[in-house]
Amino acid sequence: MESVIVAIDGPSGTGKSSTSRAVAAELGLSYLDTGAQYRAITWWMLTNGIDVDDPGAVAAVCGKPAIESGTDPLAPAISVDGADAAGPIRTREVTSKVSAVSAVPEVRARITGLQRAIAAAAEKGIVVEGRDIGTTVLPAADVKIFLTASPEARAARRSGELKGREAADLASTREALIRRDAADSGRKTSPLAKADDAVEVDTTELTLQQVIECVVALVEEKRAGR
Ligand SMILES: Nc1ncnc2c1ncn2[C@@H]1O[C@H](COP(=O)(O)OP(=O)(O)O)[C@@H](O)[C@H]1O
Ligand SMILES: Nc1ccn([C@@H]2O[C@H](COP(=O)(O)OP(=O)(O)O)[C@@H](O)[C@H]2O)c(=O)n1
Repeated sequence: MESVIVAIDGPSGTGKSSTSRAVAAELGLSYLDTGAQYRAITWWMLTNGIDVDDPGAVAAVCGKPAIESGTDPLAPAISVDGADAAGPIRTREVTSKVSAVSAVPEVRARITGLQRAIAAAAEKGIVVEGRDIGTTVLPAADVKIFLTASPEARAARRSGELKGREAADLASTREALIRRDAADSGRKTSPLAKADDAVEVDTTELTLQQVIECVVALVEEKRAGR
């Protein structure tokens, strides 16, 4: 079977990661979490004392860290300079700083290059999730999905995850999420946006299983049609 490239974009908490992993696993495709790459470079900046609010300082060193992403949907992995970064990239500190780092054009150019190389190497195809995959990273993707959900649903999903790890109430999670969406949508270089040819799926009232089925059906439809 020919290889297929699936781009899944959307704001935080819409279900990109859960959907992408399940779809890739079901269809035997590779999987790439591009948000994890931006989180990883942000974590490296923070641990190396770089002022992440200074775009010039970030741009000057963004070629330094070696960022490696695993592509097995059943065992997502990310490392920085050979060290496992899966845990540290999910802290609230990284989450609050990642939009500033990901807005720097030199950072985007570097990470976009890594993403295209990973997608090109995926023999059977790949599901790539992020913010600008359908618009910028892989504009020729076979299937493009843009996931949305109400801010309330997204905040409830996110704060449900954080409980027990880092106490976060619903209101502060919602605020942080809306602030990050605004920064990601408002930046100059490849902002969070729906590609003109992407299928928009509002997941507010859907179960995760329904979203997975919807995306699998779109991929199978595309495969059958060519
Ligand atoms: N349709 C859905 N209904 C309810 N919960 C969902 C749905 N999709 C995802 N979730 C849950 O919401 C949380 C965030 O999902 P995730 O896939 O990480 O979103 P994203 O990658 O877009 O930030 C996870 O705990 C996930 O299990
Ligand atoms: N393709 C992408 C993916 C993520 N990002 C940035 O990385 C951040 C973290 O992405 P993520 O997918 O891990 O975020 P969540 O949706 O999991 O909260 C986003 O807020 C963006 O600033 C981006 O700029 N472009």
